[in-house]
Amino acid sequence: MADASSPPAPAPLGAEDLADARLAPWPASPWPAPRRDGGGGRMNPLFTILPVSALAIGLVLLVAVAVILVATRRARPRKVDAGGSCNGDGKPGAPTSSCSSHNTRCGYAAAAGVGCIYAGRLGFSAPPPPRSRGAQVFTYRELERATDGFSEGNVVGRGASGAVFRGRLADGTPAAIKRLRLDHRRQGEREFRIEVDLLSRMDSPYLVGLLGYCADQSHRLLVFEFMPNGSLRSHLHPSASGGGGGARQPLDWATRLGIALDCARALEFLHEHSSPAVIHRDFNCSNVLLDRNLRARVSDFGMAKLGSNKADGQVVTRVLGTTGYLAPEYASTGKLTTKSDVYSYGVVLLELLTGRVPVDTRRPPGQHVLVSWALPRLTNRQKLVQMVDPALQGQFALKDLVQVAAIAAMCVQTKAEYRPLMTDVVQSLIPIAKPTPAMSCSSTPIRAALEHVIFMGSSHCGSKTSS
Ligand SMILES: Nc1ncnc2c1ncn2[C@@H]1O[C@H](COP(=O)(O)OP(=O)(O)OP(=O)(O)O)[C@@H](O)[C@H]1O
Repeated sequence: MADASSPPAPAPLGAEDLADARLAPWPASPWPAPRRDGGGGRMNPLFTILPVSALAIGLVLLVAVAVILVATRRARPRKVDAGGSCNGDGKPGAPTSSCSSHNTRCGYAAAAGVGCIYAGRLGFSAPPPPRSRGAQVFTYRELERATDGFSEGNVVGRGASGAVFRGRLADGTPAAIKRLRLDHRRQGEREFRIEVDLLSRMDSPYLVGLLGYCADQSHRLLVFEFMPNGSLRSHLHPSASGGGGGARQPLDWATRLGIALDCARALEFLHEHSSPAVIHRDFNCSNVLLDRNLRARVSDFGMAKLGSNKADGQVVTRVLGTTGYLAPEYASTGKLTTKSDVYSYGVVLLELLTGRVPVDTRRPPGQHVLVSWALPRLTNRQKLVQMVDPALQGQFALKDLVQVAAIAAMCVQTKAEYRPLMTDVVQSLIPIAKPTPAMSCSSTPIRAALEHVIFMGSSHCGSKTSS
């Protein structure tokens, strides 16, 4: 029985009350109170819109999450695996030797040393040492695709260390892909390591940029910016270069001076704006490449050496390089300094002036070696004019010719210490190297604004400016 003093028990809600409770007006709702829809009345739009929008929002969110997941998987740069293994496709699997890198100065050791490319496994090992620039790691398959299976038709040149192919990367970037021959002397492997190590930490508009590399199992490939006008050699000495590139107009005086200045700036950068200094060691006209505006950039760092910290920066090393370009003291003793490059630069300057190759045994006696033939003429105005490439006659002012000849003469002096610094060469050439119309619309000025930025031995990372 119910206690009379206690409050009355609430009457049980009837079906109608429940219905009314559901139909209680929604406070602050902009919509009219929903009506029970039983007899064909208009449904409150909230009933329709809310569940539909919730469903739509949910779907959109799901799709967005899926897209983000896919995008981050794709965008995640393939990393050099510090301890993983991979097979030729860059998939985990095939055993390789350990890739742990002790080289904290650069990221090449793990990549180049044992050929492990991380592609697809989340790494739990220590992150690889930072690569200072955007040199990308490619799989062999990717480069195969970029070059139509390394087809003969895409060969743009062949050097001692392998063939160079024209290619187009997946994002459309044109590239020169150098497939190194790995011989028993492991010179190709050494060259690969040096190029990746040095070029991925240097950035200058006067060096051919390294876009990436591939160290997939036994394959070693280097991917460079494509230089559509090939090597300086193919322009100056087309017959000696196997005629590659077809018939070409001889380079004119202004273009040659521009090339001389670009090369001087490249070497200035290596010698005086890099720490420690980099000695190219094989500077010659095959390693000077020309862009579409005939601006020059220096390539081929496979033989480069870091200068020592001693006052004279001298290192003693095996004599490597190209005949006709070797500084006498380096050729005879193996003592290498930045002044060895200055000598080689002088030889290239003489080639630009005369159109002659450094060594030509088909010429009369006394004219075989360009330097010996040219030196006495460089300081004699009359002989000087006669020694100039006949293709240049009438294009230069005598005072400019005398100035260039004086620079060349200084560079090829027998005594290394009397040769100028590359900075001096740059300063001497600036007033006489006037930009041609082609040069003034070159791609280089943008890069030139970033000139002389170097990240050697620094953890500071810069991204590479594209050409
Ligand atoms: N980045 C590039 N863009 C366009 N062509 C290139 C590029 N790199 C090289 N080549 C072409 O390939 C040729 C061979 O280049 P490579 O660097 O292999 O050999 P090299 O310097 O001529 O000789 P070696 O390596 O024996 O000193 C060059 O002469 C040039 O014609």
